Amino acid sequence: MNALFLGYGRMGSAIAQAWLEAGLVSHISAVDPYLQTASHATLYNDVAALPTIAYDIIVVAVKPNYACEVLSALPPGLCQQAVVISVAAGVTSQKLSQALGHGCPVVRAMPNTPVLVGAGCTGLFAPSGLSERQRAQVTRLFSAVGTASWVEQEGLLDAVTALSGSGPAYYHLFSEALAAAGIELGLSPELAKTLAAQTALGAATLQTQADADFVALRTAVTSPNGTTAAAIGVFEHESALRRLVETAVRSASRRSEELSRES
Ligand SMILES: NC(=O)C1=CN([C@@H]2O[C@H](COP(=O)(O)OP(=O)(O)OC[C@H]3O[C@@H](n4cnc5c(N)ncnc54)[C@H](O)[C@@H]3O)[C@@H](O)[C@H]2O)C=CC1
Ligand SMILES: O=C(O)[C@@H]1CCC=N1
Repeated sequence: MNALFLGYGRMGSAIAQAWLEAGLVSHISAVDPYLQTASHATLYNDVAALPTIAYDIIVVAVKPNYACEVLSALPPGLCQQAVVISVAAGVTSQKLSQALGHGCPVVRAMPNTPVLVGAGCTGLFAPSGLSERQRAQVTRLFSAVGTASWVEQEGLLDAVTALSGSGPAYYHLFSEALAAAGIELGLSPELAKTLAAQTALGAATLQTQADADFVALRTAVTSPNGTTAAAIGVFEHESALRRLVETAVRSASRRSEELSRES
């Protein structure tokens, strides 16, 4: 299987590398006008320079405002047998199909940066037109960089974007705050960083591997009248943390909806 990436930045190159390493694709071509070199890919600076090959997978991994432009510049001969997968936040399947200008199947994918370390999660949506075989193929591709989950309504991708697409940044912010608090309490910056990051990794590993829900895992740390209870009391006062998280995630989801209208 050969794949063409339109845009070969953080997302595009991370996904491409994982697919090659997993043996899911045999060759990667990438179009990116702003790169001099591209690891794991044959790089073209202009779509016009691409050889006429019928690609199996075409990934749109440019910033959302360029997604339709790069698709409309694509010679139709290259897409005859392709599934087009767009990772661009908020660009609707209808706009992507219109930009393509012909009937090849389009999939929207919302991955996140942990795909860089094979621990990503990707929300997927396809309008009608994708065969069961193609759907299984897309599931396999994104399972190579973490988990792959389909949603049956395109609008739900706004929620996926707000939760897991942007989500790594929320955890990084929490780690920043946790490390800063540790430094205030006298820890060295190095130790505070190590403890914050390793605690995040350990908690996430328990969340994904232990046979217990989030509440049970939290309860297991929280001794009655102990240290954790003292901190949780602050987070939970008038549901402060939960309300803040809900407001923040709603705000991200609204921005994703706005991007869909703007693109
Ligand atoms: N960074 C993230 O956490 C996530 C990003 N996304 C989506 O992934 C897409 C790419 O984001 P990143 O990789 O983070 O950005 P990036 O800036 O690292 O990569 C974008 C690449 O597109 C290239 N480019 C610009 N104009 C081009 C053109 N006309 N033709 C071909 N290539 C062109 C740039 O040179 C750059 O290398 C965005 O649409 C974003 O919404 C989706 C999920 C998570
Ligand atoms: O912030 C953004 O718009 C992109 C989409 C999800 C993560 N990064």
